[in-house]
Amino acid sequence: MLKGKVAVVSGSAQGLGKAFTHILLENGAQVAMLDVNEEMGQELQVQLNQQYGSDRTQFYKADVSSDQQFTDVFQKILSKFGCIDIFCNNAGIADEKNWEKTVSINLSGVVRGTYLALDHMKKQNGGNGGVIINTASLAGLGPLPSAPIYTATKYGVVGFTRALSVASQALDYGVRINALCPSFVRTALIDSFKQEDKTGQFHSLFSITENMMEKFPFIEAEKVAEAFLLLVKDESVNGVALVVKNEATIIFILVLIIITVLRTRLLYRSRRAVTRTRIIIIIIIIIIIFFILTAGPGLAQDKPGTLICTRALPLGAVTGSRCVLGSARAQQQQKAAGGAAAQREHEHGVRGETHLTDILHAHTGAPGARDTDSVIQHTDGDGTGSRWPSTELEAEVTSAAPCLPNQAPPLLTPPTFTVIGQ
Ligand SMILES: NC(=O)C1=CN([C@@H]2O[C@H](COP(=O)(O)OP(=O)(O)OC[C@H]3O[C@@H](n4cnc5c(N)ncnc54)[C@H](O)[C@@H]3O)[C@@H](O)[C@H]2O)C=CC1
Ligand SMILES: CCCCCC(=O)/C=C/C=C\C=C\C=C\[C@@H](O)[C@@H](O)CCCC(=O)O
Repeated sequence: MLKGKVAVVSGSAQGLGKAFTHILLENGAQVAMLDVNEEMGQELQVQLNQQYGSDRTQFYKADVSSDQQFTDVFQKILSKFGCIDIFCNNAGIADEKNWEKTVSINLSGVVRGTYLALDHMKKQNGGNGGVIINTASLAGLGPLPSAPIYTATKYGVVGFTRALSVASQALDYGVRINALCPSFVRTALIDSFKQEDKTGQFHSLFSITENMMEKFPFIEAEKVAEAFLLLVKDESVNGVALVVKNEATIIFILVLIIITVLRTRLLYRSRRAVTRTRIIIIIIIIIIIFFILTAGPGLAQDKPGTLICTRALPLGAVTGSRCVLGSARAQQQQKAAGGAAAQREHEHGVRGETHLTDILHAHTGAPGARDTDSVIQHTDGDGTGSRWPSTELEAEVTSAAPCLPNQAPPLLTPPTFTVIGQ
């Protein structure tokens, strides 16, 4: 539960920001919504008041690319709510023609919001600590050829977030900073990007982006919001670029099985009657067998330090599962998975790639770490390892009263990072 917590979400009038706002409210937080679209923002405010009560949300019109507006609205939020514990820089656009605007919103706006939040949250300024989550994109980890500027802004958000997370840790700010990297989600941003006045000189390459939409089928905003909540709640996670994506493989295999079986039915029709019911039963058995083979709660280790979750999701989902990065539960299961690496991870709190729901995988970044699925082992300055404290996802994250200090992880002395398990 996030009861007593105050969250700020930019770009929350629709799309992913709206989904983040809902999941925060469902988990007990109060939410200050920022958006440049006043009409949509006010409309949403009315809906949320009816759904969650009038004291839970407040909409503020603000343009994140304007230093004056962002600073002013930040002060208004502090005046009303008293403090800020969770800050999500989510506002973003995709406009390759007006590329300066894209940079000023997607990158400068994120930097501005992050620094405003950090200045308020850090312990050195009397803050309570907390968590900052920046919405990047899968395009921040791999290019979208038809959108080089958008790609650049998202790479910038990932790099900025990772660098600042280490700085925050090293300077003992008490603030976690993570990036969220979703692939395609059906929102207004995607719809707008099909127009030539947005794709600009690379409009002819939009077919490449469409091909990528085949490779990374659309995900629901609610799925991304679940990953967002992981980053909010798991106090052992800092400096992560959490990927949320579907991959067509599993669904494709299932469709292939069904088509093959149905074709087989046609083949046998002339030799012997196979009832439709029997065919359907065969298909259902195949699907059940598939999920049993990939099911099984918990973690398995694919290579030293790398955690792969094996629990399958309900039918129609994609492999992967819901494991919590760095959680005590994950570490116990990981330890149970045996192996020196597990022991080492248990001792040192090494965080690795963990496949989460809908194939989320975390690129844990650290100075010098290549952007691969790797495992970061952190050790204290004196070379001894110590575990990043972790919190069960379901556990109470904070005290009930508003604006009380976050249970910030006991921050380590400036860690040194070594990358293992490339
Ligand atoms: N839709 C997708 O496939 C993906 C989106 N993202 C990112 O997710 C974030 C949210 O995007 P969506 O929800 O898809 O888009 P959306 O267009 O549905 O929502 C974006 C919201 O941000 C607001 N906004 C735009 N410029 C603003 C500004 N200057 N100041 C304040 N608010 C502003 C808009 O009014 C809108 O309400 C963006 O950063 C986007 O780059 C990342 C990966 C995938
Ligand atoms: C310009 C339109 C933006 C639409 C919103 C958005 O951000 C969508 C991004 C979706 C997917 C990006 C995919 C990039 C794919 C490749 O570059 C691939 O190599 C990246 C693989 C990275 C990984 O860790 O899997």
